[in-house]
Amino acid sequence: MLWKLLVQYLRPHQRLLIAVVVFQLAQSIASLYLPTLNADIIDHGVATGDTGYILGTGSWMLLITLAQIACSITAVYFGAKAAMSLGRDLRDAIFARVGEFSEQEVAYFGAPSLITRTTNDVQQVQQLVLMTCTLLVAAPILSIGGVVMAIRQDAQLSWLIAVAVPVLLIAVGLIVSRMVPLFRKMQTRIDTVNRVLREQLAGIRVVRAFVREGMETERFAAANSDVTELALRAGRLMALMFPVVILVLNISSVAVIWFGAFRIEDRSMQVGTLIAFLSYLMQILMSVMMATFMAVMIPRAAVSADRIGEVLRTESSVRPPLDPVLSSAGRGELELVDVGFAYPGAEQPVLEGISFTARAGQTTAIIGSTGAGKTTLVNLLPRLFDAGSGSVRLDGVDVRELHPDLLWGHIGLVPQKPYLFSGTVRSNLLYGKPDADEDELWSALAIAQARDFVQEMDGGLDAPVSQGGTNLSGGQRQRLAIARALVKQPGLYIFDDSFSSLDTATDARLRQALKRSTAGATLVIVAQRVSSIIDAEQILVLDDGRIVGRGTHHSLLETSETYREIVSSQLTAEEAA
Ligand SMILES: Nc1ncnc2c1ncn2[C@@H]1O[C@H](COP(=O)(O)OP(=O)(O)OP(=O)(O)O)[C@@H](O)[C@H]1O
Repeated sequence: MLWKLLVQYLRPHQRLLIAVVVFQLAQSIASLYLPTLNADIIDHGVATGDTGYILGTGSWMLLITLAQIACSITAVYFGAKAAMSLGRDLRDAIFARVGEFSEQEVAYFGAPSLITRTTNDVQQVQQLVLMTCTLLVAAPILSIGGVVMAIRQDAQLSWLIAVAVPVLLIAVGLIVSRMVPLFRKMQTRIDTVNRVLREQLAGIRVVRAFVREGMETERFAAANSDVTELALRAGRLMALMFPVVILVLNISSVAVIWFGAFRIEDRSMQVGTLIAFLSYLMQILMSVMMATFMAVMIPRAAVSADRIGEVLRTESSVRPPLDPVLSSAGRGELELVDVGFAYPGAEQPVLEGISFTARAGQTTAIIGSTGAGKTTLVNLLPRLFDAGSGSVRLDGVDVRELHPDLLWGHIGLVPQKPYLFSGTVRSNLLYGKPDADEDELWSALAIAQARDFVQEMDGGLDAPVSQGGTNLSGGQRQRLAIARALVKQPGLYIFDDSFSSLDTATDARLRQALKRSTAGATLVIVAQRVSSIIDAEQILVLDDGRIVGRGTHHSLLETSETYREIVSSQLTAEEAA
């Protein structure tokens, strides 16, 4: 997967990569040339006392060094640009794919893992590209070139290279092979830290209310120390690597000097040649070390690439149609025909044989005990899930055939847990209709019974809203979410238990205002409270995933036992009548 991912996402940046190779090649050639010039200075300049030669060759060396530095910097610059662009493109691709996911795929991966995959995993792949461009590209050029140049300097000593390189390879290879499994485990442990942290932040109030801080702290500490322990083990191996490499380098240097000294003594080698040979051997060994070191990064990046690839390959279970219907009658009439649905992995269906029509200009209410399947039912309408059997139709067209933008444009959803985005009251309201003017916003707030409290907020429409709307009360959040849907003026409104946090008087006022302002639209209201739906043109009583009663409040009081039970548990006989 790593290779496929790199080929696919680096292809647009291939010009940068070609530039990296060209500049790395140039800087490696310069690196390889410098020891030979150094040897010339020693053998022909210093040994003969030829100052002119020393100055001439020295200036030439200076020039080549400057060119080498310039090439190195340019290569790293282009390499960094390619790596960062790859990271950006991968994050974009994951984000776009996750945006298509239905709740099913998000639940499968889990939000913390999706975050780790978008951030840390992408960073691993990005880092591999960066290090490859900075170190690995030059390594084969330097090591092969180094061998050629060293043999050119003195073929007799070259057996030392044949010994030192395998020794270094085996030493570093042994250490690296122990690091790889540690890095493999690292990504899943980072996932766990993210999951625990996210859960604790989201549930902080519950944690406090149940005095579970101690237990949660321990849970986090355990996840945290798991990562730390792995990182320390990898760190210890890394710490071992450098002394081992230095040891091999130093022993090799001593061997070169030792055996070189004999050859200098019998005049078959010059001092400059010995120094050049030594420099080439160091270059070769450093390149081998870098290449082996990179071998640590490749498996880690491969694990990350698999995790990224898994997200990118996952098709949403809610697929957009290949040949979408691009226009609809626009009335917002909803029809469900024999709809069934089961959550993935569940044995029992949550919904079975659901058929009803929600007409434009009318309110269809869904009531039922907790867990009856009300939220599941309304989630099928905007295709948060797709019906397992039967068909959900909007204005006569199956929602699976409608263009998603057309479908979602028609629906104003107020979810059970209203979510507000960080920003301001205004930015949240404009979410549904970005070009709505101030009057439209205030009128939506007035209908949602939110005008008064927004006016009292510091900044009014521009008052800050924190992530998730946590600086507002549950009821305020619900009313802003209702206003957000109203600003959009869709054909079909879905209120999923949206009035539960409101007091009965506000609930009544809101429903009256809603009825006036949404005339012509289709309203689907899920409610726990009978008083919220008493005036609905059609009430569906849901029990255990089936419709067990339908009609108006008064007709249901006569025909549905389940409805009577719900009513009698909530209303006095007088209210019910
Ligand atoms: N994502 C899910 N995966 C598996 N099962 C689920 C999922 N969401 C809900 N369920 C199950 O489906 C059933 C119906 O849940 P649903 O949320 O639709 O009920 P509800 O009528 O809206 O309940 P409430 O009034 O408490 O909100 C429940 O038994 C629940 O356990």
